[in-house]
Amino acid sequence: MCRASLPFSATWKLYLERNSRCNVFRRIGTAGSTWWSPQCAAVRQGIVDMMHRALREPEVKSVVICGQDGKFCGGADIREFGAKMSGPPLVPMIHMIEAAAKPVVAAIEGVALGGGLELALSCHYRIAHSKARLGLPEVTLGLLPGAGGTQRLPRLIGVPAALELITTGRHVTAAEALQLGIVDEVTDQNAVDAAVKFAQSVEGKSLDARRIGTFPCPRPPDLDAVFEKVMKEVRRSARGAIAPVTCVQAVHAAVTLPYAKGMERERELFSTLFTSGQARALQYYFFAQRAVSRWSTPSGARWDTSKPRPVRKAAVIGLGTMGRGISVSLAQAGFSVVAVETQEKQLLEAKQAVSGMLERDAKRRGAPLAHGNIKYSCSLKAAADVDLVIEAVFEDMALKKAIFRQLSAICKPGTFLCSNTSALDIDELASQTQSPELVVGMHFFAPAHVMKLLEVVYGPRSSPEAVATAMQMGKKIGKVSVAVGNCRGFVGNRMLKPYLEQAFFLLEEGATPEQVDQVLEEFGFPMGVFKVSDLSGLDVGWKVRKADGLVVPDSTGKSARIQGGRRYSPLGDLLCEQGRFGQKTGRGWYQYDKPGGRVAKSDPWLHRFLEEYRARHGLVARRIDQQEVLERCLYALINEGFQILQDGIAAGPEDIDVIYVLGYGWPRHRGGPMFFADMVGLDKVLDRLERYHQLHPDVPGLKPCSLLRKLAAGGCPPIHRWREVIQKPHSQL
Ligand SMILES: CCCCCCCC(=O)CC(=O)SCCNC(=O)CCNC(=O)[C@H](O)C(C)(C)COP(=O)(O)OP(=O)(O)OC[C@H]1O[C@@H](n2cnc3c(N)ncnc32)[C@H](O)[C@@H]1OP(=O)(O)O
Ligand SMILES: NC(=O)C1=CN([C@@H]2O[C@H](COP(=O)(O)OP(=O)(O)OC[C@H]3O[C@@H](n4cnc5c(N)ncnc54)[C@H](O)[C@@H]3O)[C@@H](O)[C@H]2O)C=CC1
Repeated sequence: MCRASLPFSATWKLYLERNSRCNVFRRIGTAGSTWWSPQCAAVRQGIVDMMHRALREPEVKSVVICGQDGKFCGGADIREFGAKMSGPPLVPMIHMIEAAAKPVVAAIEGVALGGGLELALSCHYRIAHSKARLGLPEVTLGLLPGAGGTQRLPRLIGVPAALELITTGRHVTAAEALQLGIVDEVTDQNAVDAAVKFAQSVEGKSLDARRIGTFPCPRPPDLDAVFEKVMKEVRRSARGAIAPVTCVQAVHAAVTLPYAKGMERERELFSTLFTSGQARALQYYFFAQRAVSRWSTPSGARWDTSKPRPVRKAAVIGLGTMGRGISVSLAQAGFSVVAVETQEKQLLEAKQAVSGMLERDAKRRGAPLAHGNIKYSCSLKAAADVDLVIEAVFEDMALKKAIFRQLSAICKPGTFLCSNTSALDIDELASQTQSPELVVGMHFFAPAHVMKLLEVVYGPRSSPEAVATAMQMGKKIGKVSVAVGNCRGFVGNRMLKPYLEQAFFLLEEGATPEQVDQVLEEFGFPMGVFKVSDLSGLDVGWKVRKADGLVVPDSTGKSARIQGGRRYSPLGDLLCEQGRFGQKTGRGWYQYDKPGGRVAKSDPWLHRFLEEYRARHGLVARRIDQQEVLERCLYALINEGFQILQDGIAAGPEDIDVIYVLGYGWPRHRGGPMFFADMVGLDKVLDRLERYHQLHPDVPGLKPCSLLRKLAAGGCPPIHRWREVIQKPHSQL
């Protein structure tokens, strides 16, 4: 028996067990975490050497490959993808294992992902620990499984199941892997011991039926129809991402070509993806999503020096759209929740809605109900003994201030007071309390129990402990938390403003909502800006604009198109005056079959309205091309992103990108707005903004931000170097 231990992370080691009956391991190599890095070359070399020795030495009858520290293998080191590969290549190594004349068993503990699972698939048997997770997540990195995964998995588990796993990158549990036929046995005991026992039990048996590469690939009778259907579905959900589509092509090759030819095709397709901008974007995003947990603030507070306080019991004040979802998230994560509404009627409605959401979710996940954790009340006093409060009442500063004053008097000392406000000043809320250092924003996104993003907003007086506690709370409820500074709209909604503004201006100049939405959807957004506005309700922005004093008719009775020297479009206000609030009223930028209808249809009324509007204001409609639509909407948003970086509201471009991908539907395969700007070229973005600003001097949002100028003047450094250029503003805290 020979045993090779595979590394997962940090430093790992290769061991050779000379004799299965003695527990003495001899170290034969030390390596980095995965295949690609120079150290990983040593790992591959170690596996190759070990296999040669195992095959050569007559006393070795079987081989078990396992990981170190309870992890089989997480696949390639993504950071090393750009590096030149050295050492034995992966594919021949995998072929050599599969061709071995002695049984090779993979002992899968922890994870077998990507190249790790491909290695396991080359083994003759796979034994998994019950807690292990397996998958081919390459598609999420803009790649396809390039070491035979697209050729072996369909041969092992059939085409439909393989297509589903490869095109989504979904991880499966050991139990599901067993059901699918990916693993041969699952154990609750030590998987390596189980694999050793298993290996001994199959020593000497024929391996002819165990080499997946030799299996015929099952061919669905209606092959063309199956692939046509899958391709259509994958193209629709990929929204322009090329990797899922390419994965389908690779699996198609497994079905239609002999194994060796299929492997060649897989390699060709892999190479196309490997050098694509989308792969770069997705790999950047992989690290960005992890980087945001290492937060810092301009005052010097940091994730590694700020200690969160434990939270066991939390209160949610206001059980409308957001409060209900937040309560569900908290209850599901095991927090005791106190849920507060104004009156019995609202409380009862909310209770029913929350129970329904919890039941549906528990059913979907096959998890137990989390009902018992929520106590409902009509009195703020019920929050007296909680550790943290999340306020989610109407977006009304006076109301929120009154609630924060009351909470400050009611809650036990040290209770963190958080607001789910979308845009209001956290500091103003903090100023109502006796302990402003305990106040932070916790800005969830609708539906709050589904959306993964949480903006944690630190005010000038928020303590590092309060930020750390909110960040940790977000993590516990399964969110990706991003710490951001306090300003109107924080990061996400602040950047949305110039984007929406450009969309309105484009309508004034001759575009239609359908045209603008189509361009944005082709870019990869799930919905264009006008469809999203109809979905969220046009009245929401109208209320805000009214509160800001923007909705005022000018002296001629026409709605003002210049406000405070800046161009302003009253189009949204005019629609609201007509009672067109979007989906909820069945009319908005589009028409719907009924109030609450979901399918947007072009509305001739709206087109006439736009024509009349232009005529009234002496505007002549012109033909606007796709490029202009895209550039004006996106570059205005990106420009605001640079301003946010310059103001120190976001610590780095990764924070903005994660917020936009997780909260606003920015296509992940385009990395996020700031990564997109880097891909396009900062000098080009600057040039286009300058041009648009010249044409529209009364639109400050198009005036290039000085940070963008500075980066462009500095030779457009790559995105990972921007932080060096961003001058930290004087501490806002
Ligand atoms: C023609 C030749 C063709 C040859 C083709 C072969 C090429 C291949 O071989 C293809 C591949 O494998 S692609 C890689 C596939 N593997 C993955 O995508 C796994 C990604 N990682 C995960 O899912 C989770 O980290 C995981 C589930 C593993 C662990 O989750 P946790 O929540 O426990 O930990 P994280 O916080 O996510 O990660 C801990 C630290 O490790 C870093 N990291 C994770 N996976 C990495 C990876 N694969 N490469 C590089 N770094 C990686 C992660 O960034 C984090 O670092 P810090 O943020 O610095 O702590
Ligand atoms: N709806 C959305 O998409 C998002 C909203 N937000 C923010 O979340 C907050 C809540 O928004 P929604 O849930 O949409 O509003 P909503 O109107 O659906 O719900 C607000 C709830 O607060 C209750 N309420 C009012 N005064 C109260 C009081 N004194 N005590 C207890 N409950 C009280 C109301 O009865 C109502 O049920 C707002 O600040 C909003 O800006 C944040 C992110 C997204």
